[in-house]
Amino acid sequence: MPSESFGVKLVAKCRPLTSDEEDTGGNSVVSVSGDKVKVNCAGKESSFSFDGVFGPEKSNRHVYEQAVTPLLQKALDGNNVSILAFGATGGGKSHIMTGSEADPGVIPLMTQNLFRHIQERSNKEFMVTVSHVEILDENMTDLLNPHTRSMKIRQHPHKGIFIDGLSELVVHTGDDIALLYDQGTRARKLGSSDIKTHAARANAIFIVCVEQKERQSSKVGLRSTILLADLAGCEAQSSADPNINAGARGVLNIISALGDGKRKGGHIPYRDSKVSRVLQDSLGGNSATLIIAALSPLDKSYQDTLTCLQYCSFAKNIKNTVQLNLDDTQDVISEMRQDIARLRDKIAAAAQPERDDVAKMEALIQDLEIAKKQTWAEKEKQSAKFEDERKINLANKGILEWVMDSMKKGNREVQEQMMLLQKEKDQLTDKYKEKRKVVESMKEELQKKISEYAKFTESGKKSESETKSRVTAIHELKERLKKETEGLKQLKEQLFAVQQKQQQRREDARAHTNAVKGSAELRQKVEKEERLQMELEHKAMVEEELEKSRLELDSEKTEIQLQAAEGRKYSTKEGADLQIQVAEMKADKSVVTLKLQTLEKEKQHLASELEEVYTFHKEELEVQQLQHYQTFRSYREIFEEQKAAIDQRYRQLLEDSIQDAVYLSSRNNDLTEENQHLKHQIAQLKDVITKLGGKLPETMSS
Ligand SMILES: Nc1ncnc2c1ncn2[C@@H]1O[C@H](COP(=O)(O)OP(=O)(O)OP(=O)(O)O)[C@@H](O)[C@H]1O
Repeated sequence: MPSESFGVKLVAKCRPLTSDEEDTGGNSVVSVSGDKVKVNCAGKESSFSFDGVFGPEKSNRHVYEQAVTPLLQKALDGNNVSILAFGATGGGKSHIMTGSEADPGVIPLMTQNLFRHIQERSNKEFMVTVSHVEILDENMTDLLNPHTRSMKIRQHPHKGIFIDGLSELVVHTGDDIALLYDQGTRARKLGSSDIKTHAARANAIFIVCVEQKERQSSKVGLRSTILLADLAGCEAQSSADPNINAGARGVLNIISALGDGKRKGGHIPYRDSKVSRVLQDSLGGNSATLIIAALSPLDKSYQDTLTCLQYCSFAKNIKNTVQLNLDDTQDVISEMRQDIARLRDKIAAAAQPERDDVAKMEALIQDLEIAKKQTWAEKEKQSAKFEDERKINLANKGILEWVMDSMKKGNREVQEQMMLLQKEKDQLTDKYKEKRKVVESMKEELQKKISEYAKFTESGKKSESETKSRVTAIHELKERLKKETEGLKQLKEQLFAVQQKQQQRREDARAHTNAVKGSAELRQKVEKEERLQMELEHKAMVEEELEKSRLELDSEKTEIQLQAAEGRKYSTKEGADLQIQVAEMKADKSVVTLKLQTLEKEKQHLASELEEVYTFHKEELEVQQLQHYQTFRSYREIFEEQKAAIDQRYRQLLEDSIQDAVYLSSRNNDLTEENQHLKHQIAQLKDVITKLGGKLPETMSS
């Protein structure tokens, strides 16, 4: 197979200072010029050269066009390609690989362009699959299909290094990939309880396999693997915990084992960590590799930046051997079959089979099984199976974990706003209570003054000045009461506005939890709490309205009594009483209206809850149906397997009995022939004896 030596390419991208870093007085100590990165700190300058350097003003697209496009071409030509984002925590690795909507990263740009090129090659057929794995503290997570099966890193004669058990999904467009990548990236974020340390220690590896063949041609096709990695922070190796940073340390160890002149020719410790094993082809193996060093310019990160640059200077010396990967699945399968048959014969013939041969045969059978899955039809079949499984895993496991996680963390922003609103409400409530006390005592005083005035007018000892002063005092008090009541009303309105805001926030929080409700149990709990909360709020609202009406009624009554006492409006006591009754009924009406409104709201809430429960159960039913379908399918598969085994056994028995029959019949012929032969010999013997004049014994004469 044609192969060429390929020196690992290294480019550096220095990100700008973030606004937070600028606000806290951070300074830039990294500069780029020509093909050099210079780090200048405390009067000491260090310089490192690269195959390309990109300053803070350069976009991801610029880096992509300058450094990555040649590799996409290599992948389309049938070579393995790796792009590794390398650097200290916060250097901008995720930004360069994933990017943002405004500045898409290498992964979205490369995968979209891959399909553009595929469309241009109408004379060829392509099969593209993707996988996404996260390796964190030596644990691997299938990001596209979060299952719990164990996964193993293996080396295959056809596939090279691969992760056995990792889902591979067939994609047909750039948008298909974008959707899966986005979902995998989200699954990463949701799976982490502490995003910061998670990002620093986790390695995310996105793998795109491209296979191609000419249409209507029997020519062997081409195959390539594009490995895109956002590696863990390279400074993380300083931690004392041997497990925590095994990944980061593993990668640094292979870089220095391969590229540090002093360690040349030594053992390459690929097997020391899962990440280094997965990157075995990328660093020192069959892959055209580009390392993008993501650098933070911040003075505080100076030491980490230097560590990263030091390892880059080792990585520059790494030489890979890139081969053209022919898609010779059928040849590989028939070769393996022949090897297996040879070994089987050898083992069968040996009195004491060698253990090595047995192990070799077992490994070959396993490899054959994997190779058989590499046909396009089989890949489509497997992908459909993963797709089914994925739906269930995301619905059941992934979302439930996400729910638990976000329930624990809560919607922090909404919660903080709720707390502030509660504080505001408490302050307003205190003010309101105080003002109410003032209003109450003024009201009592007014009542007292009015009844004193009534007694005074009834006593008949009316003096004009006294009457005037009493009426003036009552009026003044009334005015003050009016003012205070007005103040109370304003407070009430403010309280109402706060309550409305709280209600809005609660709705926001509800929308948030609605999105995360995943399990029936959890859902019921959340809804019960919401219902109780709503009932409590409504009860409080009705009580407040009752109190408000009572207050308004009291002051209206006072007003009516005053007008009646002054004889200004009501000529009779009955008239005033009637008016009071009307006011009381109005107050009752407003309370009843509010009660009705709250009941209406509760009704609407219950109706929407019912609707949600219905939808939820419908979806659950669909998932269950899917599960049942899968169970049925797996039972059918088992049944078919058993049937095939029985058929095989039957055929074997039949074959054995036919062989036995053939053997027996041939043995029969042999015996008959032998018999004839013996008879013939006896006859000859008889003749000889007779000729010699002998007499045959009685038994032989017949
Ligand atoms: N080119 C850029 N332009 C603007 N901001 C950037 C750029 N690159 C990185 N940043 C910002 O710098 C910060 C760190 O970047 P990022 O999260 O990509 O670093 P990282 O190396 O992936 O960190 P970690 O190891 O924690 O995952 C982020 O706030 C990111 O938005």
